[in-house]
Amino acid sequence: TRTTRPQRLLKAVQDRAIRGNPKSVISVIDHYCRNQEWAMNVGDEKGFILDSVVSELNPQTVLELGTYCGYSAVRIGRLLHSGARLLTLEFNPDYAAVAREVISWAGLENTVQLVEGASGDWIPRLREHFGIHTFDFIFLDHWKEGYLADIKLLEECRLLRKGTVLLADNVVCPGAPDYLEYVRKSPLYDSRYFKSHLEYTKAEDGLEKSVYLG
Ligand SMILES: O=C(NCCO)c1cc(-c2ccc(F)cc2)cc(O)c1O
Ligand SMILES: [Mg+2]
Repeated sequence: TRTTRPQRLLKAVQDRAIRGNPKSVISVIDHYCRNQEWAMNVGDEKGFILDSVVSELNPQTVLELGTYCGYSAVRIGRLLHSGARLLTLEFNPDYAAVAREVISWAGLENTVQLVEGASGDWIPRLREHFGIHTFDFIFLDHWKEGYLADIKLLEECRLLRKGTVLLADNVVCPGAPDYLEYVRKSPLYDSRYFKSHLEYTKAEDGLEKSVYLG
């Protein structure tokens, strides 16, 4: 039977990227998705904004919701200093299987931990299961309809602290209107929109950066 889009992306990484070199994994994926087959990675343009937020924050504990093929896990993981850790949650087992290989090819298996399952099931268990108190940085890139419920759950589970930064992908395309309204109206957050484009296209999209004020 036919291969899947994530499997074809993984093959491009294994054929063209240098093992243990996150920068080459990122550039191979971006070139492949721009020139051969589009895929829903955050991409190079929004990725540059993601890089600047992560670099400025220098977080020790990071949560990613929505791994897909592992592109943003590699982008974030490569910037983390020794001892820092990224926990990335992925619901789709086919995506998770590919992402594990991409993360390993980049040599980031000791920095990035992929956990398979639904964010709504895992978030209440993160403290007891992984010994996490609070997150410094959270990247939201999973189902757009789930963004709002998940940050409310993160609040309830007290996994945010004063200064925790949340960065949400796709707030324009496909869009997360209820999430945007909430973070922009709530006194608990200081929110700002970074206008950009949908990965590998000219369509508008952007990232919403929201600082939790506690
Ligand atoms: O659903 C998404 N992610 C969760 C599943 O992994 C997602 C979708 C799109 C997209 C798709 C189809 C289109 F026409 C436009 C945008 C883009 C993204 O960056 C995304 O993260
Ligand atoms: Mg996205």
